Amino acid sequence: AIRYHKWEVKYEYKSLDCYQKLAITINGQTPGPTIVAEKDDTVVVELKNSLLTENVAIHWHGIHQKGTPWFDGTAGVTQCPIVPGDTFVYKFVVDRPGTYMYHAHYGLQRTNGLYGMIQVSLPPGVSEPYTYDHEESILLVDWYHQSTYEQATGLNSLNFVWVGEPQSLLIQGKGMFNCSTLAAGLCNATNPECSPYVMTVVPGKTYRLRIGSLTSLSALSFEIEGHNLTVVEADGSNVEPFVVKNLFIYSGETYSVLIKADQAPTRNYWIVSTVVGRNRTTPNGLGILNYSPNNPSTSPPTVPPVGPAWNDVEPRLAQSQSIKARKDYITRPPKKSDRTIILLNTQNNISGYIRWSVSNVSYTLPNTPYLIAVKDKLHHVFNQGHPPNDYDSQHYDIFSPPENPSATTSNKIYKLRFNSVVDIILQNANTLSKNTSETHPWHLHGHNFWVMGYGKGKFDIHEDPKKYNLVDPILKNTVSVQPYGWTALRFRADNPGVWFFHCHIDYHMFLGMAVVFEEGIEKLGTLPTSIMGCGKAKVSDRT
Ligand SMILES: O=C1O[C@H]([C@@H](O)CO)C(O)=C1O
Repeated sequence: AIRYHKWEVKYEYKSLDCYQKLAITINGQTPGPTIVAEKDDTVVVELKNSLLTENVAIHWHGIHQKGTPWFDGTAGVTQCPIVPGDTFVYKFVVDRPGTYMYHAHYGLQRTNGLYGMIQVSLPPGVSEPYTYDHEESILLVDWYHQSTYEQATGLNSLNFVWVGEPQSLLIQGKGMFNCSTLAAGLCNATNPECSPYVMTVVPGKTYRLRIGSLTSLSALSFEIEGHNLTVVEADGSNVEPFVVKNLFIYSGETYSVLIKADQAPTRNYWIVSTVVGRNRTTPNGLGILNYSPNNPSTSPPTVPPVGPAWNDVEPRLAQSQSIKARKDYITRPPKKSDRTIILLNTQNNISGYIRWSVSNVSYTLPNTPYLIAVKDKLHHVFNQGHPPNDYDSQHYDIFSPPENPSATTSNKIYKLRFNSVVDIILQNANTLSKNTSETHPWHLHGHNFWVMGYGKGKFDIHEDPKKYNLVDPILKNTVSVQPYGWTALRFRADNPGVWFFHCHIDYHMFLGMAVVFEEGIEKLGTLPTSIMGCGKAKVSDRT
């Protein structure tokens, strides 16, 4: 079937956490409408850019775009951005069931609220390997009061100004900033827009909660007071079920958890999101699990759970390692790879600017999208050299701030042999500040990868691969790399196109923490002209 959506994207004043600021809405909403489809449906989104003075592009996060790489929605990589007043039509097939998301992929635009969820269900007659009575999607984000223009300017200045921690955490677009800390005016605690998120349940029933995170910065813990969460899906893959009290979720990840309304039905319970991985100054996001027929707006009688310690990496690593493919749904990875690329994650000072970089190269996007430049052999629009396959891993001290006299910015891309098996080692290291290493969620466009293993310290190319999980690794599109640790991934370069691979923290991506892969471009037919119109990709220049 065709799932047709007509969207108008515009700025509107919203008070999502009681503080009024301009947010980007789709048909008046943020989060935007949930796209509901069945496996193999075609989703068509006719998007009108009514942002007046800002371009837009939308990425369909987790959708592989087999045969339609031009609709991946990544400005500068797969398309020219959609200019104000223009309408662009995205059209793609959702070929795998699961929980996915969509969001802006232009500058720091995602941070303004341009996002939503995608639910792909199985066709009638086919069922999931677990049962539930109802399902619900919720999107978790962090929320800043400063505009993205101020943020981008601060990050991109010689006098680097960091954005700091978010002011609020939103659960499905709802939060509560403590207005008493601000002068009266823009913040209004009685604004009905900032009432907490409520999920109503019927005692005894089981719910599938599809949870996605599109935070700009924060890693989160999610919990429902007094209730177990049984994890059954991660990034669209069935997970061998395991039970947690709190679910750690990184920006770019999705999970399905089952919850049973099996607690005392006479009261409501707190739904809580908490910042982890960074020294927490943001108040927890709070929602209400409402046991019908109690009043949905009655606060639970208890003090909300405070969440886990922000700096305890162990339970987070343990959860990542618990995520295995579900029995009977295992796709085994190839036993060996054809190529290994080691990507060092650091900050660098490049000509006085603070940047994030990958193997000492900080990414910059050319103004002609790669897909067009590669397909149409516009060799002059980006550097045709090869980015590094490794960093100086023999000598590099991952536990000290980088010296990196040779750090540079570049727009070179990795050319992968079509259908080859590629291993990626994400090696985390120290930032520019002593004794600091951050958590980075890496997201790959156009593919799932097998998560082969996690480790602490420096990856050992001789020993560590022997410990890879070749038996039941999960297939995901986003994975975390813990401070001073490494994560190993494997994927097959079998999807013709040009694909972004980047830290899903918006500010880190903006500061260069990304690479681009190209594979099998010669297999693609003619590119649609709707993706052209910028840089050297102007149709008129080429006929
Ligand atoms: O990108 C970042 O910059 C700051 C800090 O490293 C420099 O102020 C921070 O915490 C980040 O995650």
